[in-house]
Amino acid sequence: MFIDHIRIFAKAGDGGNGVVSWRREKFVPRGGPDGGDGGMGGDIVLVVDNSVDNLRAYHYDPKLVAEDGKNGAGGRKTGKSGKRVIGKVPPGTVVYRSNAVTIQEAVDFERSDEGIDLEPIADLTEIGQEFLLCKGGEPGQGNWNFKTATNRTPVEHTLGTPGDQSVFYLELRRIADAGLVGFPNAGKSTLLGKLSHAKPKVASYPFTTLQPVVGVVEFPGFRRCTVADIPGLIEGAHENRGLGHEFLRHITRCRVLLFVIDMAGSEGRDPVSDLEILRREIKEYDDELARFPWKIIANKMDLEGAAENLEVFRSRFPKVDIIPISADAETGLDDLRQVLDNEIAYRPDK
Ligand SMILES: Nc1nc2c(ncn2[C@@H]2O[C@H](COP(=O)(O)OP(=O)(O)OP(=O)(O)O)[C@@H](O)[C@H]2O)c(=O)[nH]1
Repeated sequence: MFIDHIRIFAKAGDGGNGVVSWRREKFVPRGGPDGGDGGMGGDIVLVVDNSVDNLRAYHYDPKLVAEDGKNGAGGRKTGKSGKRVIGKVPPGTVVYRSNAVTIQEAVDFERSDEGIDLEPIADLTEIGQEFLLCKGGEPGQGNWNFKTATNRTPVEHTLGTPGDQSVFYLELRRIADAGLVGFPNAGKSTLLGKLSHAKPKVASYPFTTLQPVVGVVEFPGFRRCTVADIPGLIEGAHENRGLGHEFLRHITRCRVLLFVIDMAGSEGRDPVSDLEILRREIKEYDDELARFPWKIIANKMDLEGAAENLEVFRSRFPKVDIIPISADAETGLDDLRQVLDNEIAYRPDK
């Protein structure tokens, strides 16, 4: 199961209370104040961890709750601090804080006409990066802290403050190094299956790819890159037609976009206008996404008419990198691998 957005409840520990206590010694009927401070409440911290690639763990347990700090004790003993809780997230996780403090409140807001307010508060991309999601409560002070020259028997003490608590939404944006972008039936699933060890489902009708399939493409010397096939983009996607926004949200976290174009123009399609529509959808959704590096995979070169169409296409887009292939007949795949290796492969030694 690939979970890429989720609602979680997080609560940091409350600070422990400071206490009132008096030193008891032989022959000292009422010793000085010795009530200790409380302990810090435990923080909730998100940490970017490469060993997780989606948010599935939170699907099963959508709660992060840290320990409260313990109360202080006599003998100026400070209460134990609450342990912090670490939530692992994959690189590419965007964190939003909502205006709800309980899950029930969040659900009610979501269903209301105004909807829920979400404020993006972190964009976690670097492995090892830490983000303080909820700060633990401050400890209260024990009465020994309040002793002064004029007040030797203070009964003042303070209570710990509550830890932060809120409902957050986590969204995973990074899917893969390269994202295959194309209309349904352009041949993305077929291509990914041939390039990688993923076993994508292939069918001859639109919208069969229900979730992103990520394949790992391996090169000699342990170099590798990941390629994602996401449900086909259709015209009007930026207006959230079809699976539009789902799709576009996924590809914002690919480093390179590979436009898979059916160069044979099957089913009455026109390769030139296919690319123009795809580029336009992406630009209208997000200007920044339109500036991502991109290349063209000219697929179905085994079919009649593809070669002629490719000539027209090249003259229309003379500056764009075009890699002609046939995913079905497995031609041109070595050239494509070479491009992936040169431009995006992850090198463990780098
Ligand atoms: N002749 C030919 N047919 C191909 C080639 N690549 C894919 N096809 C066929 O095109 C059809 C669609 O291929 P898919 O790989 O399912 O296309 P897709 O882009 O993943 O489609 P969605 O999953 O709907 O987004 C299938 O019948 C494939 O066999 C090719 O290079 N040549």
